[in-house]
Amino acid sequence: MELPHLKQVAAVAFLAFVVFRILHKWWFRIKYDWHLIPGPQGYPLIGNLPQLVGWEKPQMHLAVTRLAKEYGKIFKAELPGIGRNLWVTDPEYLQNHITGHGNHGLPKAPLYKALRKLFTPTDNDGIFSTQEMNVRWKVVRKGVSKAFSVEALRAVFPHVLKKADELSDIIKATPVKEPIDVQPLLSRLALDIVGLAGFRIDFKALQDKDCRLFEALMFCSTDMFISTANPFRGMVKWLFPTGKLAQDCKKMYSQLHSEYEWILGELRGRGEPSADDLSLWACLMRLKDPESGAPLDDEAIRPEVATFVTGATDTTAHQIMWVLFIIAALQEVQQKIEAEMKDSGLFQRLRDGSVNRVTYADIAGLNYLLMVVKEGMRMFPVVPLGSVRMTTKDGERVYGYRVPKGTLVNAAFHPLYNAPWLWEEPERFIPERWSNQAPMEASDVEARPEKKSASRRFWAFSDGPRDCVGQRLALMELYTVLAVLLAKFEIRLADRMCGWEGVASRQYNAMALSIDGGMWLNFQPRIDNA
Ligand code: HEM
Repeated sequence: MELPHLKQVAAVAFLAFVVFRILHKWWFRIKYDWHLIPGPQGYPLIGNLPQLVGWEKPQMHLAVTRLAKEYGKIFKAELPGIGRNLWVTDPEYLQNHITGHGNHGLPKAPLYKALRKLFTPTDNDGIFSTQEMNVRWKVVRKGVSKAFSVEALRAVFPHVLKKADELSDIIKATPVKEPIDVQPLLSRLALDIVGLAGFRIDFKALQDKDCRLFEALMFCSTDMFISTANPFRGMVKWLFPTGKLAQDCKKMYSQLHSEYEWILGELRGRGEPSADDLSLWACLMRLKDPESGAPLDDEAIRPEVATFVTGATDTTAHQIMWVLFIIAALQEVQQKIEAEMKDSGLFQRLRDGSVNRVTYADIAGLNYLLMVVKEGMRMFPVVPLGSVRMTTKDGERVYGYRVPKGTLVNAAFHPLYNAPWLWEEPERFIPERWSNQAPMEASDVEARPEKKSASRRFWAFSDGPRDCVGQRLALMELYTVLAVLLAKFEIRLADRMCGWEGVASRQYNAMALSIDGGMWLNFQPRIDNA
């Protein structure tokens, strides 16, 4: 029998492919409204990668904000390896249908699962990576929430103050004229604070330059973020298992997991926590398996411990860094905070290092500082790409459009904070825009860091039942560290940062919004007796 000519076979296959593509497109158009959703034109194979991911440094949040301004409250984009994405910049819709309460919200996207490797060598989920709000997640969330109650946080405040003082001492020991890169320093501080406040363990990352937990955490978080955004990194590791990248990763992940194992051993070694202990470690140790009623075993607790250490470190550190940058760059803002602290008598007490004489209620009573922090978090949210959820039903409607199952729906905070339909002059730093929302009573900020309302505007900690469970601790750190530093130093942006514009142009996406080349500040110790 004569074999058909190769060219004929190729032509038929090509024709079949073209017909299949046309039929598929036609079927897709009938079944879904994808073609009706506004968004930039994609390219074959690479989708919308060029419009969303910069070539020099990843500034995807800025690109998403630009596109939201161009296309409005919903737009679509496709990313290779990640899939179909929608970005919605309508807070009320997001609250009611995407991140929302009760049964209105959507589950987290599968990309959260990738983070598990940061927490544990096994495939066990922790509170952050669990996609669905299952029974286990509910038990953990309810159990640990007690560790962030007003009462529990009062007990951890002295630890936060102590570490802020330790940071001041390190800064004081640096020659005055030398600028300091606060980016790594604040990460060390935040790691120490979660260690002491959450687990009563001093990791000593501020003092010990060779802190193994810090080293491994920084390496692995960076690797994890790049690997999630860039599938080629994983391929390189897989193809060249003896190469430097694969070997470094192997070493650092195992170092990280062994550090978590050590922490768990320390916690277990303490035996049963007392009934009135509200610290995070005590709350974790008390958790029970919802099915058996037995205490959670090591496999289940390890990712939870690791999640809190990871989740509390770079986020809080970088948020302090961005607000500190603003305060250093805008001297009039710094002077106003100083005046507010002098009026309240806090200025002098914080400078004395008189830990016992300052309460969190005193610091939380600094209304102007609170507004500066909120406005700083609006302009530089450290999780600028926000929360990513996923549709679970085929043909589910998002913002009125029918979309395929598995479509990712992004509640990105940077566009929410810069949408012209939500803010007047969003590009300007105006702390007073929060004056209506800023709580007036110190007890109020302690109890409710943010008042919730239907048109809630503060998105830095996300929204709904999966919002940040540690937000009260994070705010306590922000207010306290800033107040202590401002009481002790006059802070200026180092010349090498090239002003506000220079800094803004060097922001980039990492686990938390970072700055390329470091954040260099000058600290001048205050010597007056104000
Ligand atoms: C300024 C600092 C912080 C920021 C901006 C921040 C932001 C966030 C955001 C946006 C989420 C939701 C993520 C999503 O939906 O994808 C989240 C969740 C979470 N955060 Fe934070 N966070 C901060 C500090 C902390 C601290 C200090 C802790 C713990 C001590 C913490 C623990 C968690 C945990 C466990 C979750 C998962 C909650 C759940 O899914 O039920 N975070 N955080």
